[in-house]
Amino acid sequence: MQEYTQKVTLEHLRIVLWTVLGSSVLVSLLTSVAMMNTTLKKIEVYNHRTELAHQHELEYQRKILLGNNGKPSPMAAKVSGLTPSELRKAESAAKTPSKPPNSKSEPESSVPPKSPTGFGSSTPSEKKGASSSFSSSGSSPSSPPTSPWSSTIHSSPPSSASSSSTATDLSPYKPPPGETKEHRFPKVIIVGVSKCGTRALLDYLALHPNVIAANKEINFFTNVSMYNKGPEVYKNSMPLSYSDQLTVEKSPDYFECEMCPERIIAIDRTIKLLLILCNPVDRLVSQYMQLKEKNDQSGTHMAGFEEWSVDPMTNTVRKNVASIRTGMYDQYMTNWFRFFHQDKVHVIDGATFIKDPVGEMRKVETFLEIKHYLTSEDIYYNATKGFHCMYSRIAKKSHCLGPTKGRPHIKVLPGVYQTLQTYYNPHNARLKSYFNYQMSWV
Ligand SMILES: Nc1ncnc2c1ncn2[C@@H]1O[C@H](COP(=O)(O)OS(=O)(=O)O)[C@@H](OP(=O)(O)O)[C@H]1O
Repeated sequence: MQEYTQKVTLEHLRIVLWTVLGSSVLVSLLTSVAMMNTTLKKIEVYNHRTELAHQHELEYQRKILLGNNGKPSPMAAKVSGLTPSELRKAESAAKTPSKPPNSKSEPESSVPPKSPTGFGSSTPSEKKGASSSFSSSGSSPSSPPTSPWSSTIHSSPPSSASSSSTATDLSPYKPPPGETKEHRFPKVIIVGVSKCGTRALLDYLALHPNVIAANKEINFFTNVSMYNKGPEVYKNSMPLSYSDQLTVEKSPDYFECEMCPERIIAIDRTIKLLLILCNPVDRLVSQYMQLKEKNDQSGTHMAGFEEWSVDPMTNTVRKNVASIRTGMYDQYMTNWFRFFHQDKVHVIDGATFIKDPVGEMRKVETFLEIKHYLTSEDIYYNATKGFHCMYSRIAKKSHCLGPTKGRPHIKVLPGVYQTLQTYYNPHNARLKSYFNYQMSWV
């Protein structure tokens, strides 16, 4: 009997042991499967990201080597260090059907029309006196009572509208029914270049009923303390808008900021960029005029432009002057195109923009997929100002940029101008050979 009891106890023990062992094996099996699943998912995400980065890099390399027309340039051969046969290979790869540079890879729905917006005012980089100013060209009951527009420059807009295209749509904006305005992230950012017409571009855009423009330069992505507070701060710095409105901000300081492209794309990968480029020597003169004015106001002496920009002893460009580096556009653009496909970036020729703003704004409207609205009624030449001014058809007011925009420039000694021009020449040449942008001033 005792032997029997011992046998049963042993048998029970064995069963218990096997059960414990079995369940722990089962538990560890299940845990392993779960861990494997997580790892597989991680690998999948990683592969997807790597693939995207790889595609992006390939596309970038293709552009660097071949330009958008798919033809290898002499510059491409130099910078790439590739043999002729390697370049030919890259060329034939580029000929295989791929997206044309300005094709819309991700069509976005066209933004319906909306209400008028405020116009730009003074900004950190524009400093005092740079604010836009409006003058009433006719009293209208529809003029907003809280208009920020003051009358410093009187200029009369053309009496009749002359639409540059029959496709121009002047229909009034109706907000989506039942909606209230909210702060929204921008869909468009003017990222530079400072002193090339960024304010005029923003103010012209603000005339469009489909656009809401942030008056101030927000500089969210370059302001560390603001950036560290998170994206909600950025959103809340934007003007109120309806869901079908296109919010635009301009902060030309972004152009030279290495982290900005990555930071911007992390907020919204569908965001579009506007970049206005002008002759870097003229840009430098414009920047100098601004600095000189500031120094004069504070009683600080500033060297003449020639001495400030070129060392008279060696006749070499002062490369360490930050404003001189700004004009090396190709270097900064290389960084932007590491993160942004060229479809998402519209580059404007600053010189053409001054001469024919209506024509350039039409291209901007097409790029932003908003209706063709702006005509020479909205943007017209003002002989007193020597630049184009604006007329808001909705507010029935005209507006020129303030006195710090369109300042008279000093006459630069031809030799110094030439030294600077020669310095920038290779950088200017790369705008075409690397990125396929033909500027009128190159
Ligand atoms: N319509 C109109 N009115 C006045 N000025 C105009 C206009 N369109 C383009 N421009 C050119 O814009 C230059 C100023 O550039 P930005 O607005 O980018 O300057 S800033 O970076 O915001 O300070 C400004 O430079 P300056 O002439 O040196 O003042 C102009 O060349």
